[in-house]
Amino acid sequence: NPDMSPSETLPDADPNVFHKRHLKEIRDLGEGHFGKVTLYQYDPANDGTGERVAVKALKQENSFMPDCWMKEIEILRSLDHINIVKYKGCCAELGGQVLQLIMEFLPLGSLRDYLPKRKLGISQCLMFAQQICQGMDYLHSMRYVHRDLAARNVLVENDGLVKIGDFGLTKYIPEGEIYYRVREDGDSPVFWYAIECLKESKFSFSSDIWSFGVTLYEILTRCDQRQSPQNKYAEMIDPNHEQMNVMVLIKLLEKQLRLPCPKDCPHEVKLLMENCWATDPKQRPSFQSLIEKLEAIRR
Ligand SMILES: C=Cc1cc(F)c(CN2CC[C@](CC#N)(n3cc(C(N)=O)c(NC(=O)OC)n3)[C@H](F)C2)cc1O
Repeated sequence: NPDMSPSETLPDADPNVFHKRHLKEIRDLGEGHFGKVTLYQYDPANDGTGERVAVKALKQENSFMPDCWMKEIEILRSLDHINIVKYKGCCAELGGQVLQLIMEFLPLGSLRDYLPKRKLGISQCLMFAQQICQGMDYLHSMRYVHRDLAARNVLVENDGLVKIGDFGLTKYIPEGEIYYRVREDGDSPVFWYAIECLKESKFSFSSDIWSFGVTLYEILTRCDQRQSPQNKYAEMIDPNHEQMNVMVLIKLLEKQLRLPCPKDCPHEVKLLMENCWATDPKQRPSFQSLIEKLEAIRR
């Protein structure tokens, strides 16, 4: 039948092979520009005892771009780190036209779902921040730039463990290269973008550091949406005579304005965060140095 994928012939024993017919849809988890993430139960015994998995699928009309879609599957399959969501397999449909990426399901969801409900202390927030740096340091060691690091893309396993959960915009930086240049599409996460990304679409390991600074800001505000980066930047401009847009954001950043330090934020964390937002990418710290600094502050 048409949705017999090439892997259909492999024995069920292969844990990386998921058969479409055993995936039972539960509910949507998220929506992105090119597709969505859905919660399924994978139930080959058909008795309701199967495990739950998160499945990322491209929207039909976007399935014309299988190469960068395959890229995301290859990227996640190549990663193995405690602070990165686990790849479980992929499921082909219609003879490989539509590919679905199957990942472990973390029911507590992202930091944006979790932090507002669980008033965590500063020490635990800094432990989560350090774990994000550990996952990102590993990602950079594999020469990948994430390009969409934000609290919404960090998942909570439990009170002691977070994982980077989505790699939808991740790109490989070839040896010897520094930047990855892309033309941007409509809904880019501009309030997490470094100034050189806004001005020249130049993405690098250093632009991920800027996004980490914004993610740390979100964690310190416990992802309170009233203090979201977008709302905070909007408060810095005069609402009477200008509407927030990329050009206004660039001007604001060129005037050295930055997101404010949340109230219970220790002074050395404020310095660390502002260091991530240095105008010159070369002035920004590496994730390795951020891990060491956060270790010292948490002690
Ligand atoms: C096609 C592109 C595309 C589509 C999208 F929907 C998104 C946005 N999506 C990312 C994955 C997401 C957040 C993260 N990290 N998430 C993963 C899990 C999990 N593995 O358990 C989970 N769990 C959960 O919510 O439990 C209550 N949420 C959430 F779906 C948002 C990004 C995209 O690039």
